[in-house]
Amino acid sequence: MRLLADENIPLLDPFFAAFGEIRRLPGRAIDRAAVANADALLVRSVTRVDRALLDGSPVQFVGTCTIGTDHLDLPYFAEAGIAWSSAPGCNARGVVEYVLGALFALAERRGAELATRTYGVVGAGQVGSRLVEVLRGLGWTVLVCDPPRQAREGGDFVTLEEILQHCDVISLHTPLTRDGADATWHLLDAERLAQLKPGCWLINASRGAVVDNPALKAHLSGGADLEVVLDVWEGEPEVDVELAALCRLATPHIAGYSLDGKLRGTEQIYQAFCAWRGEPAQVELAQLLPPAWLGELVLHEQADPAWALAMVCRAVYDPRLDDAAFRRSLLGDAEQRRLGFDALRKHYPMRRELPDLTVRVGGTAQQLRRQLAALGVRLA
Ligand SMILES: NC(=O)C1=CN([C@@H]2O[C@H](COP(=O)(O)OP(=O)(O)OC[C@H]3O[C@@H](n4cnc5c(N)ncnc54)[C@H](O)[C@@H]3O)[C@@H](O)[C@H]2O)C=CC1
Ligand SMILES: O=C(O)C(=O)[C@H](O)COP(=O)(O)O
Repeated sequence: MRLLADENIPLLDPFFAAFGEIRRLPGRAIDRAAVANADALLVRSVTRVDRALLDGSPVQFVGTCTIGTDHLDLPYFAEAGIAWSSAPGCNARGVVEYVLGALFALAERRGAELATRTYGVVGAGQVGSRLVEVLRGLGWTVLVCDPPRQAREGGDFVTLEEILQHCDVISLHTPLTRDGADATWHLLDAERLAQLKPGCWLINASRGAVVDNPALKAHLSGGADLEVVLDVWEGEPEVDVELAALCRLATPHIAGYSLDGKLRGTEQIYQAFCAWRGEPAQVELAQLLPPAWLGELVLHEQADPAWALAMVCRAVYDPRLDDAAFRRSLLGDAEQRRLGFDALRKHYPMRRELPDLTVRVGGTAQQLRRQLAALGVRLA
């Protein structure tokens, strides 16, 4: 079996070497010539996999080690009988921790109290539902908008208009879709941006085009009272530098880039690949995960809870470091910026997740313990 893989997929050898030769290429360089000699294709989100790439190739299996599938032409796969798999939920935890890090950074910047704000989560799937659970676990007020789920399940959902009207913080977690009643392309357009509450914080770590980027730039340039955090951009890896300059936090599509999340992505595709071949999966991620550099934190029982929550999150991940590196990369010319976007992602520093951290709290600080548990850390 000949495998062709994006070179940025970690742990390719431990999971896939037993199946045959693995050829590695940058994801954006995977082309028709390369797939002409491949039986299976393993990609990340930057490779568009469709008829134009695969028609006439021997590829029978496509695995994307990502949550998102908007780069895959699934109707074509069905028509051509190509098996495929994505990695649902693999890096959802990383995105949740990105949002938490952004909230603590904005709160510090604005002198705001996070507990008194109303949060709006748009899209409550793998990422959004985990975020809702964490925010509600912290005791914060959260409204949730997910029309497809609402239509299927009924329940406690609100409309997007209610989110725009009532929420002080809005975090977007929809897929990027262009068809149907719930299409998300430019879900936040000029008209909806104008409806945001003054002082609102808007976070997009879903897909760039869920927000109309030119409209957002015009809105911010016009002096809108809005704090924006963008991890994803229309036209990546090209980024509108003027828009980035108007954002409070700007990062190069790394919200889900915890090591754990990336490795889970590889493992999930390995499992799907084994199932497709009708073979048992024999390699387990647990055997391959390195130890977390920060194993344990000790908090004094009198620690202020708001301070403690921010410190614990930051100890694991602080998106301001990614923001600073990204802004440095935006100083070059257009080609340097495009290369910089991919380089930051290729050489991303070690980042672990809150569940890898043990926190020891002295005494009986019950509320703090409950909130730390909601964050997902292990409590000693
Ligand atoms: N920035 C990053 O590093 C990462 C970004 N992502 C992106 O995050 C997004 C969410 O991922 P998942 O939670 O795994 O997706 P998912 O498919 O599990 O959940 C998406 C949810 O959005 C809902 N939805 C669809 N249309 C909607 C609309 N018009 N309004 C409100 N809700 C709508 C769906 O019903 C579903 O519940 C995707 O775009 C994914 O590609 C995922 C991982 C990492
Ligand atoms: O899983 C997804 O969906 C994502 O957006 C990933 O974080 C994308 O990772 P790359 O494919 O851009 O490495």
